[in-house]
Amino acid sequence: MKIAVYQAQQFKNQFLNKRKSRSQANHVTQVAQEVIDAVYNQGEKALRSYIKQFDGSVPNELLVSDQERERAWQQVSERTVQALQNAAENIRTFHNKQLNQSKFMQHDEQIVSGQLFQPIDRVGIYVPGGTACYPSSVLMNAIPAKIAGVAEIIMVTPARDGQEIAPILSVAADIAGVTRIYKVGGIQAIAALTYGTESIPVVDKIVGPGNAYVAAAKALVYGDVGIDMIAGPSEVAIIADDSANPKHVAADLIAQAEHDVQARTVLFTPSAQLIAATKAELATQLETLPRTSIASEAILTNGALVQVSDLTEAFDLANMLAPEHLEIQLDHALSYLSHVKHAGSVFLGHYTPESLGDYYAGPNHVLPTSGTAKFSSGLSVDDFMKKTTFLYYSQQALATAAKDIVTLAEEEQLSGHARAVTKRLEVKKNDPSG
Ligand SMILES: NC(=O)c1ccc[n+]([C@@H]2O[C@H](COP(=O)([O-])OP(=O)(O)OC[C@H]3O[C@@H](n4cnc5c(N)ncnc54)[C@H](O)[C@@H]3O)[C@@H](O)[C@H]2O)c1
Ligand SMILES: N[C@H](CO)Cc1c[nH]c[nH+]1
Ligand SMILES: [Zn+2]
Repeated sequence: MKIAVYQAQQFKNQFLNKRKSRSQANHVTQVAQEVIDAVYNQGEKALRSYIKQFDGSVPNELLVSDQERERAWQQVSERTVQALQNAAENIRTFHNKQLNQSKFMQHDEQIVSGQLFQPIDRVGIYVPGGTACYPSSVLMNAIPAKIAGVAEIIMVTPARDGQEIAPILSVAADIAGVTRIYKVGGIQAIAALTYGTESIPVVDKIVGPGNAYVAAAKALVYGDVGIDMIAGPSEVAIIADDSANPKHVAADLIAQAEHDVQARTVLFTPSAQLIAATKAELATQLETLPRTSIASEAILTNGALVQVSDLTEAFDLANMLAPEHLEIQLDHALSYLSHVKHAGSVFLGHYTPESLGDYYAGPNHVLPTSGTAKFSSGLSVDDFMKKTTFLYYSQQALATAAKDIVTLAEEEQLSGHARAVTKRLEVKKNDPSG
């Protein structure tokens, strides 16, 4: 298999610094802008016309009916329902610990300040559904929203055959507490949630991963609606040495490569032997993979096996890449956690495949991609809350602070601000309006 093998410097020059072709990025953004403008201007008519254009056919009703949601439970096996419920329980337990309470700071009897933590009223969750079906993404998006106390969770996902969504998505939505589900995906779904159409309500914030079109659309509507982050095509980087099993390394690279032809998969290792063995394993395992064409294309175009001089260099390069997922397949893996500066989520040791996090263990799988882990974090309960600060001063406390405020207001030549303080202090102490 012709997967690219790099030395560290080559990796920096040819992979790390290789930006997506501007023309490709521009094209996606241009398509996204056209679709968004049309949905903004023409609403439902444009929405349906783009569903037809990009997904083949348009469902008669975009809203998943109560009957469809009930029927879905008969169509999913007990085993699968149990697995969803177990995963949901783990995800709930992990995210419950993220819940922040409002903070009240009583400085003394004269001054109170603090922060009110309140849920967002209505959020839209995007559940990808172009080439695969992601009930796990339903749980990962909706459970933290529910824990935050969001009143309405509106889910969008493309219909499989132009009419129905997979029953497992509906069951996962019920388990996670989704209010309504609409059968629409892609750019048009993001536009509809932002500006509303006859059938789809406006939301306050849109969260969730998607392909490059979905990611571009989210970036474009940001400001008119809140967004979580740009979670695009999946990525994994693995740091390993001779203690790692090449079968496991190859399996984990393939696991993310099978998501999307644009998925990025990178191995950093000081071991030439591990590189050779992983290369051979990739070829063998890809032969029998049902999604081999997607995974092979991803590995050939966006994959890299990088020979580093030592583990320090491996961590340096991984931090520069800031991958969505970082696996540390080393002995005593926990002791390397402090070497990680930039990554969406870290998987430590020889028995912690990323699939554990993708489906089940508790941490969220909606994570920053394309290097954005340098400044952003995975989806959490906080993404569904907003913080309002508040302040109370008594008359006496204001009088104590007045001199400083007036000085600063005068420095800014904003005498109106100064007067807003001094006018209050002219009021007699026993005046009830004071
Ligand atoms: N980061 C995460 O947490 C996470 C989780 C799951 C999946 N993913 C990623 O989500 C993505 C899912 O992608 P997907 O395609 O399967 O599903 P998707 O739902 O993101 O995209 C499908 C939609 O894209 C639109 N589309 C497709 N081709 C188009 C074109 N040429 N022009 C305009 N619109 C077009 C269609 O409307 C279609 O409904 C993958 O990249 C996967 O790696 C990420
Ligand atoms: N690896 C994906 C995030 O990049 C999440 C996922 C969902 N299902 C399987 N995997
Ligand atoms: Zn995955």
